[in-house]
Amino acid sequence: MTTSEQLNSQSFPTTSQSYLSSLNSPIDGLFLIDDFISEQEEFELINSIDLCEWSGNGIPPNPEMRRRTQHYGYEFSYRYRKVVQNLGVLPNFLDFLIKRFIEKKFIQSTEQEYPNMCIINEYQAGQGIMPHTDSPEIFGPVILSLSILTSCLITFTHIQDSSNQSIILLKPRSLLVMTKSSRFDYKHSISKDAIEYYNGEEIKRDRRVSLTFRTIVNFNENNENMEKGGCKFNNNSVHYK
Ligand SMILES: O=C(O)CCC(=O)C(=O)O
Ligand SMILES: [Fe+2]
Repeated sequence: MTTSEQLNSQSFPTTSQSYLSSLNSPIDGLFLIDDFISEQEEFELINSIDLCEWSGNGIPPNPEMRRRTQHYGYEFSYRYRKVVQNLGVLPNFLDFLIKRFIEKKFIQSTEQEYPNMCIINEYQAGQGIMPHTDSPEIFGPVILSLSILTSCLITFTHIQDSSNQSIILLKPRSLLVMTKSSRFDYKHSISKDAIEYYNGEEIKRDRRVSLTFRTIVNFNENNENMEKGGCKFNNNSVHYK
């Protein structure tokens, strides 16, 4: 029996402990898969994304955001720090990614792990994200984030011990999977630095887009509504109210 057959034949409480446990990780529950998608898939993905409307930079529903975002499935308000609206099913152009997450056994097709939300973030040079932990009250135990276009560094800092830090290079087309300790016990952040250094190599920051998939586990439909951005993409499975 090969290693992967052995892993597949065992039963695990969460998928991330099976296939992914064979990958190296500096933090318990954190996995990085390079070349998760091909260059052609990356090209098609960014074209689909850029056909849709971006919010942020003065544009609702999160006008106060300095960087641009697109929200699918559910809309998250950064100001209120909660999910404010159910936007319906995810658009078709994201389907192949979720299919691959399941095929590769990075997630299970369960209510806790099946992604029902995707936030697309755009970072221009000089833009980053402050240290944070994705809310455990709102989002499920597995968070998957696909990077496209350019590289950046992401820093994981332990909530109780800031000297416990790991810096990880996110290359374009790589997938970061955050589970267990990495998802709950650490903050993650991306700096605004225009130039970063990794193992002596210079990383010149440029437009980067990330697609973060999460599972909303706690959403009250009676929350106050907010104006939302839509998608111009001609896609039958996008249901905007
Ligand atoms: O852009 C990324 O890779 C990380 C995004 C993120 O941490 C978030 O949206 O919570
Ligand atoms: Fe995050």
